[in-house]
Amino acid sequence: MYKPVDNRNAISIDEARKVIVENIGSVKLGSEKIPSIESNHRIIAQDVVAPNDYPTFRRSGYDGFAMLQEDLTKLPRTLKVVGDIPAGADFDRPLVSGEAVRIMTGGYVPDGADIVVMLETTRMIDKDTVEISETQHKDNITPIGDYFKKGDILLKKDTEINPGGISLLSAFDIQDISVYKKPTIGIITTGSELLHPGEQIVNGKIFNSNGPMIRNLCKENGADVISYTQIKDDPNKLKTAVNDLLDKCDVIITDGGVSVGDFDIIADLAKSSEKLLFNKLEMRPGSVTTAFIYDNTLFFGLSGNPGACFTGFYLFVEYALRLMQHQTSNCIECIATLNAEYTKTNMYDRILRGQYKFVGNHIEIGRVGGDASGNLNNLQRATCMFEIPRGKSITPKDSELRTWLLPFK
Ligand SMILES: Nc1nc2c(c(=O)[nH]1)N[C@H]1C(S)=C(S)[C@@H](COP(=O)(O)OP(=O)(O)OC[C@H]3O[C@@H](n4cnc5c(N)ncnc54)[C@H](O)[C@@H]3O)O[C@H]1N2
Ligand code: MOO
Repeated sequence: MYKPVDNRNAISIDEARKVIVENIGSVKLGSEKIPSIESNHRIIAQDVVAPNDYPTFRRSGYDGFAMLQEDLTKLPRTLKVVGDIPAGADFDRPLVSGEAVRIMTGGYVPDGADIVVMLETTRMIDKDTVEISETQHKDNITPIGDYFKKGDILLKKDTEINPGGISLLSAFDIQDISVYKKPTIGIITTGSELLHPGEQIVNGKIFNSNGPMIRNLCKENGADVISYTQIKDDPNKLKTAVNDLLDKCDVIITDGGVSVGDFDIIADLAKSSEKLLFNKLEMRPGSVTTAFIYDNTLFFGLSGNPGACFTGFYLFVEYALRLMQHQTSNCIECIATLNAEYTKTNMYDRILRGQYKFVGNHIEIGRVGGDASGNLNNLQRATCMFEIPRGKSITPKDSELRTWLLPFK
């Protein structure tokens, strides 16, 4: 099914994603226990079950007076105030007919009491006597286990925890939680033209802009970047860098050197891999984006051109990182309306960096900055990517196009 590297067989974005889905099982993430309070955006590795009912005692929904409903059959009625239950306080005996206790919202409703009358519908006659004159329509008491019963699933396996989930764990005093380990990533940027920060700029050289972008994209997508290196176009250096990372990383991302030039060493590595997933895509930019499995590690070879690197990351690396974490992509795929004609045509689908806005009941998209794959003038501003279909015709204004709304933008 997989063609040798030298005969690059271009496949579509969807076919490439399907190959990723079929092979992602080779990269399994273990689990670890972490403090619940630090689990925001981590993925739960096993169901979390309620260790007790919630609430654990009958709780008052209002500030007012707890009493017995049987005392309210004839109104107005005066009752003896026999105590005060502020937040957090217990009450040491059951309430009996003729008695009321002052109670706060969330307070413990004593045994015997079966209604809390809101403060606003009561009147103190003297310091020990309260009068109730209005008919009550509900009891204002939250029963034990009303929100959760012991044994209920609080959070299902494969849920991405958010602050609401952390609140739930805290409510049950579940202090540690089992989550999938973050995918460990090694990033290797290749290119003899790449300078290190602070070096003198000279003809032919550029600063490495893709590496820091990939690094931060990985981090915001829940991965742990454990290694980041920049090497020259030298197959031996690449081999050493890869060997160093193989047993430490779930995913190795290289950048540059994937096309057909003399120093395109990632292409050679892909050729010798156990399983080539793809090395040519029917899209621009990023047509040479490559993925393969080597020594049970998932490799992505992203293109060196900044626009292509950006596109390849969102369409395939983000997709795979989320999949490894049992999640769907955070890029929201939708159909959106193009705000202006696009005249360039291409034999492959072209993925443009753009911006979107909600207009009435649809999403409007438009280009931002240049569309050359080496142009990085829109990487900050792009909030979406959209697909100009391949073919010879221009794409008119108001075309309905496949669009991905980008996360964290
Ligand atoms: N004869 C052919 N040449 C090229 C082809 C082709 O099919 N035949 N494809 C072109 C396309 S399309 C692309 S995209 C690029 C892909 O190139 P590589 O991924 O192999 O990347 P490099 O050649 O190493 O670099 C391309 C470009 O990007 C700059 N670059 C590289 N790394 C970085 C970095 N970390 N930060 C910023 N910029 C980077 C590099 O200097 C080059 O300008 O190949 C075309 N050529
Ligand atoms: O595939 Mo390259 O990224 O178009 O320019």
